[in-house]
Amino acid sequence: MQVETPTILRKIVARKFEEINERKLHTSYADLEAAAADANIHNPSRGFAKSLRNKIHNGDAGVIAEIKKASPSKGVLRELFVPADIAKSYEKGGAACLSVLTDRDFFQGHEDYLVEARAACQLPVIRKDFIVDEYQVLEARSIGADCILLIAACLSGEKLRELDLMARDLGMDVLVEVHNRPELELALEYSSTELLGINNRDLHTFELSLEHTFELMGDIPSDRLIVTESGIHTKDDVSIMREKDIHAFLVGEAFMRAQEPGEKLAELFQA
Ligand SMILES: O=C(O)c1ccccc1NCC(=O)[C@H](O)[C@H](O)COP(=O)(O)O
Repeated sequence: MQVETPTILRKIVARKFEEINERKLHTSYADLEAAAADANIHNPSRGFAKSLRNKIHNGDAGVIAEIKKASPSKGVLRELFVPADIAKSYEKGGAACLSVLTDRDFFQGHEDYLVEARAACQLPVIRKDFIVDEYQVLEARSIGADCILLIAACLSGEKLRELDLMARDLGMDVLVEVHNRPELELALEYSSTELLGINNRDLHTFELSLEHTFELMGDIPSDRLIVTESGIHTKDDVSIMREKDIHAFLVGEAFMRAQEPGEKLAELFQA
């Protein structure tokens, strides 16, 4: 019998299933459904994809600026961590959207960070987590998320379809993330979401190369908006992408290590 090596991604996903079971003991599915419905009345979605498209339409890059305190590959990225201040700084620096890590065990994130960041600005926000169950989709809308991330490497085709449709029924956008060709094929077959992320980081090994975007982009239909994710650190990285017609970016570490994250965003993305 072949035993699968527990890579970081497998560990995170295994922990997610435990976490969901723990959470269900505190908040029922029915209560979350009510909270998500309430959020749709009092806190409707801000239009995540639309905000990216608007920036790009105006000739700017569409930047999804990430709020993450720590990561499994790099440890703590930022000691002074006030999500509301970071959100304001990103908005001032020209971000199209925010990405907030809500995973607690591996990224030192929290749902409250999403709530605080969103309340501090007008930008739409993606809940950045490892979503494997309908419960987490409801949770996302109930805390105000405008978009969710679905990582193809964590999901079967059927599950991807179910979660994608559910999120969009709830009024959220969906960013489906792939890293290689089999994942891209699965994403294109099971989701018609507009936003397709190519993660330059292998979530099993941490290997990082911008080449992943260039290798996969040619196989993505032109009605999808490609978001290049991870490993963008310099103006040259941005230029190389934009020269190849990639205009949407998800950036975390480079901003989190800067004293003023929004100023770093402006420095990297202003022509
Ligand atoms: O960042 C990690 O170490 C990591 C490890 C395992 C799973 C996911 C991980 N990160 C999620 C992301 O993909 C990034 O937070 C995001 O794309 C931004 O990347 P970066 O600009 O390199 O911080």
